[in-house]
Parts: sequence; C-alpha cells; structure tokens
Amino acid sequence: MDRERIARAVREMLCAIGADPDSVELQETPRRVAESYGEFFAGMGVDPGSLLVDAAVPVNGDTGELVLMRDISLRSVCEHHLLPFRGRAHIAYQPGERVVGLSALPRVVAALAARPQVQERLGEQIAQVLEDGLSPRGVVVVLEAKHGCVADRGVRETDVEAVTIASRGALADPAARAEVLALIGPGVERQSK
Ligand SMILES: Nc1nc2c(ncn2[C@@H]2O[C@H](COP(=O)(O)OP(=O)(O)OP(=O)(O)O)[C@@H](O)[C@H]2O)c(=O)[nH]1
Ligand SMILES: [Zn+2]
Repeated sequence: MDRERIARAVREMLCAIGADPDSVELQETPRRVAESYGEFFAGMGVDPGSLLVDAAVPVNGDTGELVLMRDISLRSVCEHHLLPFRGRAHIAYQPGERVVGLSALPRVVAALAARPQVQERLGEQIAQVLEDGLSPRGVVVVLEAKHGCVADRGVRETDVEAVTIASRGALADPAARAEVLALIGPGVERQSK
C-alpha cells in the first residue's frame, strides 16, 4: 500500500475543506490517516483461502455435526463512503472431511473485511472461502453490523443494525438454517436489554 500517496491525498482533502494542513494541530494528520488506512485495508492482496490451507486439525473422523463460532468481531469499511461498519460475525459449518483450527475463522473474516466492502458481499465471500477451502456439507455466515454511513450522516439512524445471511449446501435449507440461527440467538445488545 502506498502510504505516501494516501498522506498526499489527505493533505489535499484538508486544503479542500478549508483547513491548514501545515498547522501544528494538523501537520501529522495525513501520516496518521495513512497509517489508519494501512490497518483498515490490510486485507488487500491477501488470499483468504491460504488462511485455511495449513489450518487443518486432525480429528480422526470425529468432526461433530456442526461447528459454530459466534460473536467474531467484525470491522470493515463501506465502499460507498469509506466509513467504518462494525459488529459481529457468526460462522457455522457442517464439516465434511476437514475441520480447521477455530482461530482460522476470525482470520478469514478479518482478511476479507479489511477491504472496501458492502456487508452482503462480505458475507458471501466468507461463505465461499469456507465452501472452497473446507468442502463442508453446509455453511451459514451471519453478519450483524452498524454502519457509520447510516449512523453519522445521511439518515442518521444511530441504533439500526444490518443483519445479512449467506448460506451454502445443506445449511441453505431453511429448516437446517433455523437451528443455526437459534443457536446464534438474538443480537448481544438486545440480549442485555
Ligand atoms: N446494501 C448495502 N448498502 C450499504 C452498505 N453500506 C452502505 N450502504 C448504503 O449504500 C447506499 C449508498 O447510496 P447512494 O445514494 O449511492 O449514496 P448517498 O446519497 O450517500 O446515500 P444515503 O446514505 O442514502 O444518503 C446508502 O443507502 C447506504 O446506506 C452495505 O454494506 N450494504
Ligand atoms: Zn457507506
């Protein structure tokens, strides 16, 4: 990633809004924003499938029927406004032959989230990487997120959460999927109310 170029663009934006990028207060801001963008978009160029390649865990056939990782932190950036959206990802799969280390799943989420995204595509991409990498019998990916562009500008709905579902194979069946959704339960914020 070309951080110098990002910093130059941020300097230009500060000028465009009528601020002085050479002031004591703002002179480090282009560099800081460039560093932040380095984090936000660290998934650019990362092959998420490679994160599953060496992640197999030998279970000698004892895969269990369902693996669910609930409440994985989700941080991404919307491609429309370059504003953050964040929340939780829940990933369930019915194993075929392969089971991977649990920590591989948040890594796949993080790699795909660290790009300009829309929530629906992010969910579909996570589901597809699992489908391709694990050959599971079924996959469900549920994302729950609050979007900066919905909360802080535009309609300014500060509490709404977007929930999206992507599913594959046996878990695309509504009855099978309902069991997973029941295990995921209501959103954590609603649980605590
Ligand atoms: N489906 C979907 N929409 C998103 C996502 N992130 C942001 N948006 C929406 O993308 C839309 C962009 O709409 P545009 O009309 O092109 O841009 P805008 O005028 O800035 O949009 P408003 O937010 O409606 O003011 C808005 O409705 C956003 O709320 C996302 O992950 N998925
Ligand atoms: Zn947006």
